[in-house]
Amino acid sequence: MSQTPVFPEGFLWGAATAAHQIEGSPLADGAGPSIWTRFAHTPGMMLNGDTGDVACDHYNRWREDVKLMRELGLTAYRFSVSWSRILPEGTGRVNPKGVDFYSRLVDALLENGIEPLLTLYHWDLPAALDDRGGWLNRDIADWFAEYAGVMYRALDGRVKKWVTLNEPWVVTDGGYLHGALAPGHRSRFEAPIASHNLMRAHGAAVKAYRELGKHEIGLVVNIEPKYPASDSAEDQAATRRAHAYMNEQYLHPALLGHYPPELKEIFGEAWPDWPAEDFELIKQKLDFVGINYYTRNVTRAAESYPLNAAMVKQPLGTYTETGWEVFPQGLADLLLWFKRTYGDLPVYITENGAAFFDPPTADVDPRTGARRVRDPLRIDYLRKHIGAVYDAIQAGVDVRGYMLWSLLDNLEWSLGYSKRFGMIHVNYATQERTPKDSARWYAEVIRTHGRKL
Ligand SMILES: OC[C@@H]1[C@@H](O)[C@H](O)[C@@H](O)c2[nH]c(CCc3ccccc3)c[n+]21
Repeated sequence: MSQTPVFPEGFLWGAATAAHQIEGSPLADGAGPSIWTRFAHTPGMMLNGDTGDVACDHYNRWREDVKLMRELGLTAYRFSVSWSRILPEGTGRVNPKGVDFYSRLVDALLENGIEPLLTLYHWDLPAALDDRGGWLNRDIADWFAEYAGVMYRALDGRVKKWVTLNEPWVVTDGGYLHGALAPGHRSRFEAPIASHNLMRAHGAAVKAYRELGKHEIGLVVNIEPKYPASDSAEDQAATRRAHAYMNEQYLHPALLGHYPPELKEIFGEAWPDWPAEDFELIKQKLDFVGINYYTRNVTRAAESYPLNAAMVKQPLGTYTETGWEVFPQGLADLLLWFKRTYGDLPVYITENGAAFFDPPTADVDPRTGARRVRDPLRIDYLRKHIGAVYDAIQAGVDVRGYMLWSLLDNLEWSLGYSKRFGMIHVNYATQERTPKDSARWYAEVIRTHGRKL
């Protein structure tokens, strides 16, 4: 970073969460089960048998959590809505108590000067729709647009920044190709179909927004810069495949109206010839794109399924608890790639953060009783990545905000509660919240608008 950073006027400083990871009470007040309620209660799927039944009990403690956001000075908060709280069967009957929960949360955010950024789908598909084929059924584009319409009518105006999907790549790669995430399928043939229907659903929801909404809507993707391990032709080709598979597979159809050619090469006979009209639905004008950045990937050719590529661990790299290399330069490189490839569309960093070891309980000062959680590695990670965002802005990328992952320690999907990403510590035995040192540091960054990085 060349000078004391000052971020653009109106830059949003926030934090991000997702419904199933923090709320708990998955079946309260008429909510229907999601595929994650089912997956978590399927023996062997979750580390330590952890489930989202309680999580951070945010469904009951949301007032306290909004108060904590205000105390930190957040100007935005990214959260997701649980589809099966709103439509217990996925379509048809609306559950008013489900809508009320999010309506009250949004009002509390607005009362505290915090802009809501609402994600319609963060992986928790209603189980009733999975029973009807879920993301493998082309009808899901209509089911998702119906659900989106219920939320637009209920909240548009109070919510002015909408996100259709969180990370279609993870939904497909984790849920349909490798099976590590709900609904736990392992099929080279299902993955492209799920991917394509996710993008059709995205398009249908954006189209519905243009008829019902008056503000902004976008897509959130997880992307990682891929660097070749050597300049050998094999490593370069493997890197090209890995880049297309993660970074272009969703942004290309959404923004350019076609898939990168490498996908046919990767999936071969499992890659269908899609109908041209599907791309007219998928390629809807977006107001912004959300980028979730965590790490980079040094890539070499390898025998692997389906990419024939593998990640190369860096000997001098620092790694987080989830095994991801700390590489802030990758965020700046990625933002410049985005601008070069897709133009000047506004971008939000909708997730960035790290899991480092934090203790299950906070330290308590014997004299004052004050609780504290020291997390210097997380502060170092955040400082460097927010610095990379500043550098990209200076280089001309239109970044409008930064949402730290995550507000709270929470359910890290099939890794359960073993990984702590929060800037606020959660004692899961007592549900006690303790802002970590990184939260206090971030509050200063926000107060000084980025000067005190
Ligand atoms: O893993 C930390 C967070 C999750 O808790 C969020 O729900 C999810 O949006 C999210 N995406 C990523 C990057 C993509 C990824 C997800 C899961 C596993 C590996 C990579 C990291 N995270």
